[in-house]
Amino acid sequence: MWQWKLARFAASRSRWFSTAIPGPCMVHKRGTDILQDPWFNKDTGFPLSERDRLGLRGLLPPRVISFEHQYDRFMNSYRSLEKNTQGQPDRFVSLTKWRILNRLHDRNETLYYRVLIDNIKEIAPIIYTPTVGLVCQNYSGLYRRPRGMYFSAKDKGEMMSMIYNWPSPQVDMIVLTDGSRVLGLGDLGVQGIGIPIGKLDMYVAAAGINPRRILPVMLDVGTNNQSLLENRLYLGVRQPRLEGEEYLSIMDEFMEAVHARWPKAIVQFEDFQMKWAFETLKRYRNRFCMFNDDVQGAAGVAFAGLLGAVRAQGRPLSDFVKQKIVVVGAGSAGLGVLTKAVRAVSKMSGCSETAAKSQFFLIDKNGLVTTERSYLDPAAVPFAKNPRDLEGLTEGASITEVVKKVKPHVLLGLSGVGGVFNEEVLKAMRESVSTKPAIFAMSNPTANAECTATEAFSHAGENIVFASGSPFENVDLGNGKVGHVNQANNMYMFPGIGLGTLLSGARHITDGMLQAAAECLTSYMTDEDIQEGILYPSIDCIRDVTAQVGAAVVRAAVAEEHAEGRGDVGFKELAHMSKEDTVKYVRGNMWYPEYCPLVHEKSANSEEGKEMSPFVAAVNSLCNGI
Ligand SMILES: NC(=O)c1ccc[n+]([C@@H]2O[C@H](COP(=O)([O-])OP(=O)(O)OC[C@H]3O[C@@H](n4cnc5c(N)ncnc54)[C@H](O)[C@@H]3O)[C@@H](O)[C@H]2O)c1
Ligand SMILES: O=C(O)C[C@H](O)C(=O)O
Ligand SMILES: [Mg+2]
Repeated sequence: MWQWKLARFAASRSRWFSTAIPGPCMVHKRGTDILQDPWFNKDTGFPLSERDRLGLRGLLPPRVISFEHQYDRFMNSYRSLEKNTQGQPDRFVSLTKWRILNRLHDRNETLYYRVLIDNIKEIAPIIYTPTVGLVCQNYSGLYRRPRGMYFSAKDKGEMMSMIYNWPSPQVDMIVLTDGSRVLGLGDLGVQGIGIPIGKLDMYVAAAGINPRRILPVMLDVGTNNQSLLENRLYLGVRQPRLEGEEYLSIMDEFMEAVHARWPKAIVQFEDFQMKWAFETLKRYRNRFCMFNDDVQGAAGVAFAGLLGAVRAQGRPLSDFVKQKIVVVGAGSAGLGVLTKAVRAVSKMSGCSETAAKSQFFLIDKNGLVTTERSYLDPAAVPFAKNPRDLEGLTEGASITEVVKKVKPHVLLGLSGVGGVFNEEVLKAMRESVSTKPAIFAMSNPTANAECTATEAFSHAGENIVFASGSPFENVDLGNGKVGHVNQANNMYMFPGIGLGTLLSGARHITDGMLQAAAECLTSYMTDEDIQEGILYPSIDCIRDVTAQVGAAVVRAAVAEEHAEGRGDVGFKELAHMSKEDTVKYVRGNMWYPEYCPLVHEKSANSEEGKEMSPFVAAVNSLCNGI
């Protein structure tokens, strides 16, 4: 029985439903309303039958252009834009590309997502990090059309009704920000909406989440960014950020409103300043289906990289317990990574978490974190070193001092500060006890990376393994040798976490599900790749990575008995699936952009003379509307 269901779902790679409930592909709009709806619009691609039935005749040039032809046409203009902007500053070129993509997104979602999926390596840096950072910094000026929802401090008491203003009846995936820590760019207030939009584009591209079922959300509780408050164009609420109970009551109201309308929607918290990242995670994780990408997604991707760094040295994974790791940045991401790594060491070696911490060193803006600090954020306290155990290092020691003394296997940056891995620090990594020292400059966007790829290979040596949060080109080391650049970005985690959770039907995202996602990413790489310094897959494979990660999450949810299933595929069916079947099931539920008929099959006969009156067609469409 379940095999049959699996086959049916695998076959349902339909345009309309991926995470999908089969249904009629109909539209309840007509004429210009269709052309102005990016979800239904096919531009010149509407076949004559649809032009007839949907009141489009005369509203479009007469020739029908195929989807492939439209795609080529767009890519040609994208390429000529590239040619025409040659030699211009990078920032200008990237924003120009973002604009042309954004216009396509506003006009024709099907074509937009096909362009994105088929050119993911080239286009991700425009719609995601690093360009998305630039877009957020300039959002008020760039703004043309709304996308997503905005809930502001002024909407208190209204959110339960506001949530019903969203036109799509079903939402599966929400990415939420308050714009308080956008990448490494600080507080950008309402302009942070660019981040949920970019993350959800990755959900569609990588996880095949149906774009009709995504919702980017900005919770605008004010901003403490003075220059934004003084900017005439600023589109957000002009007030300092709400704090304390006021902040939490807005957040509670939003979460309850979402849950009331879409009880199984997953909410990904993104780019919150640390105090709210941790507080909201604690507050909601057992009440709602949510996770924090900067804490938990970053932890997963870094964990996979740390294990990759062990393998790169030709050592067994069990050697992870002996690795000395310096983490620079004691924020939501750095502490998330440390928490996960310490837990893993404790589990692998059977020692207590306190003992497992001995090999980790934490540095923040005031230097090495020790118990001698007069004030320490409670979240960092567990990782503070006792100066007695430091053999010469003292409270506040610099990164160079720590690296020189510890000679770590791994130097990992999540500080948000560009260039903190300076020449001196990188040269100190030459003394690492590892045969393949690992340098992870994970901060975003590019200018905030702790070092560039070229700096890392030229100062720390050619035998390092290198990863960065934003993309860099591979480095030419001369004599045909290449310094491989990995992208250690949570994009390898969150799409699979979201899709797997959705298909499992779990009501919460557990540590076990997150651990399964991270382990899956770790095992994705072959020993040959790792030997060449390739710790993460190419972004070109992100859909496949996501299918595997998603399946691992489903299986973990089943193993923990949290899975409830989705649609026809319940817990029992999921539990009977082999690993391969689960991957197939996940893959089969990924949406893929293709034009879908907008009128009933019967109406296709219109070209053969069996035309239904436009009125009947409209009534039919209305009755069957999604
Ligand atoms: N690659 C990824 O997948 C990924 C995931 C999450 C976050 N990030 C990036 O990590 C960075 C930090 O994010 P966060 O949420 O932890 O931010 P955060 O603001 O919570 O933490 C930043 C931390 O860096 C420390 N710091 C600041 N200046 C420093 C300096 N000069 N030297 C050492 N430490 C310094 C601060 O004291 C703080 O502990 C951002 O740039 C973000 O884009 C990357
Ligand atoms: O957005 C990214 O590219 C990764 C991460 O979530 C970040 O905040 O930097
Ligand atoms: Mg983030």
